[in-house]
Amino acid sequence: MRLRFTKMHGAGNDFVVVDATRANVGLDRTQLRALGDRRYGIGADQILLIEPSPASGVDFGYRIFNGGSGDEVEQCGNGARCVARYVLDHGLTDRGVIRVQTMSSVIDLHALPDGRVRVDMGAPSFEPARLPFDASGLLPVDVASGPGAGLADVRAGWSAAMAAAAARGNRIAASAVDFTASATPADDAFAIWPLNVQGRIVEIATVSMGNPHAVQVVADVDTAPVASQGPVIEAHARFPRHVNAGFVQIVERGRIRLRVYERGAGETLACGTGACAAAVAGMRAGLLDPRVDVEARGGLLTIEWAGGNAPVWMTGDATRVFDGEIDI
Ligand SMILES: N[C@@H](CCC[C@H](N)C(=O)O)C(=O)O
Repeated sequence: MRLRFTKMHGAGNDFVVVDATRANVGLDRTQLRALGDRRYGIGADQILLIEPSPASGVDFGYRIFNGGSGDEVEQCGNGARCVARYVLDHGLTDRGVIRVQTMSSVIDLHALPDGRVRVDMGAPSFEPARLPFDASGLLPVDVASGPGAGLADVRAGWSAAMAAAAARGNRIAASAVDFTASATPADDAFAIWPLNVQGRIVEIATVSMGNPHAVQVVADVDTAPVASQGPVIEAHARFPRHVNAGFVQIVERGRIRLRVYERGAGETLACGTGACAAAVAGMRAGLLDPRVDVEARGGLLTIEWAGGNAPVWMTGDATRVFDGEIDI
């Protein structure tokens, strides 16, 4: 089969985008992995399929496949911005707000005059079952007591960061985000969990942005154990559907640095849902303001969240690299 595609990226997170709005495009796992292969294929973190509207009130179907595993997944933030850019540039719509349906949710894509795209990513959930995360037999970390015993690096970890913030008088209750006014019981499930990673206890926040994230605080993303711990956390037995492993460095209340070892793709230059997950976990922990710039290795994303059931907004670039055809 000859397949036409467009290679795109958002903050360096790269995609093979396929227009399946006019013809049915059926790709099996082998073909998807071949497209994602950087040596024998085109090379991409994810393969994105744009399909006709699956429901009234929705403009397009948006399907996401991890380039490494070929698995279909629930959500991709950077990809969503590229889908908006693609359908606008190809004249498939002229709407200012484009509504797409992924495997997990319906999200709205807003094209900005400066070429960037702002996405309503929906509300996050901290509920372990939503990822899913098997928390059976685990007690959440008591963050009020500071770093738990067994933490090898007390500069890192949620409890250390929260204790340091409290010591600076930057108390959790004084967070600029009001988590009480609009929070529902589901939102209230925020907790820091001790995860045994090869005999070492790592503090993680579990966040669902439609897809699953385990976020840990590190002292410095440049020296964070992304390559060694990332694959272990990704496939940890407590995450039966695997997980995206985020490593966040809190620089200041409005700025974080982030690396993500993505499920089914390995470390990418940026992860949109990972940026949302890290930012909202930091906001919910009282460490971050409601608007945060996220520095990924491939570019900058801005994340905004008002707390509770409010949606998370993600803003960033969406860039076409080249068009091509491949026999697959
Ligand atoms: N790159 C993405 C996330 C893609 C899916 C992820 N690897 C998963 O398996 O959930 C983003 O920008 O959000």
